[in-house]
Amino acid sequence: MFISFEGIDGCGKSSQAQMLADALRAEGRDVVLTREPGGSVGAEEIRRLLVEGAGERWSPETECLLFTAARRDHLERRILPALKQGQVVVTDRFADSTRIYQGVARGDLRELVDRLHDLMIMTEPDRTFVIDIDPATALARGKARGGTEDRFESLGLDFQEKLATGFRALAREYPKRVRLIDGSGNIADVAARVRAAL
Ligand SMILES: Nc1ncnc2c1ncn2[C@@H]1O[C@H](COP(=O)(O)OP(=O)(O)O)[C@@H](O)[C@H]1O
Ligand SMILES: Cc1cn([C@H]2C[C@H](O)[C@@H](COP(=O)(O)OP(=O)(O)O)O2)c(=O)[nH]c1=O
Repeated sequence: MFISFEGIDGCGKSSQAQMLADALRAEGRDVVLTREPGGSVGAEEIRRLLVEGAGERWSPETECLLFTAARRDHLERRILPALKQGQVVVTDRFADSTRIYQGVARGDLRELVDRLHDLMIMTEPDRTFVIDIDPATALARGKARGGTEDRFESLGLDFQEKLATGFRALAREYPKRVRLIDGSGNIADVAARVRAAL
């Protein structure tokens, strides 16, 4: 089983990925918890190029290539071997992030994103949970967290609103795979919704 969490910055998906991995492990399942961009040695190196620095450091087209390169390495080195061994893979972000961040919010590049995906990734999760939350709340949570990985958050509230609309549309585009989860309430409330949906 391959499960991804998606949503805007600060929506709570890392917390939910961790909660689900803990719950599945407590039931005796062998779980690999991972994230993008990153999740393998090479992809973590590419991550630094992507999440640090000025908002306009890369063009949307170059971002597509870097995220796809990172994903390909993560897939080859970590995700596919784990699935082959029968492990459950839970990832904090996967290809839907590129569909929405680069394909919709950063530029009108969905067709390019789809072509790169079909060439290089060719894999979808079995289930995807989009944590749906008001962008102002999410941005405040992300800012409170601090750190230097704020390149996309630095693009502002309008950008986060475009993303939130994009992720809701994604749930309509892939009704079988993608479930929209209400991200309001505390971490345990949201985790219970994820569990019920799974
Ligand atoms: N349901 C929630 N209510 C309040 N705070 C939350 C909730 N979920 C996550 N947080 C906090 O908000 C911040 C961002 O959460 P995180 O899970 O890292 O989100 P993301 O991975 O989507 O950026 C963290 O400090 C986290 O502890
Ligand atoms: C995987 C991926 C992430 N991103 C962006 C989303 C995030 O702003 C940033 C880093 O992801 P992440 O570490 O999940 O950040 P956050 O916890 O703030 O949500 O990279 C893309 O733009 N495209 C992608 O394909």
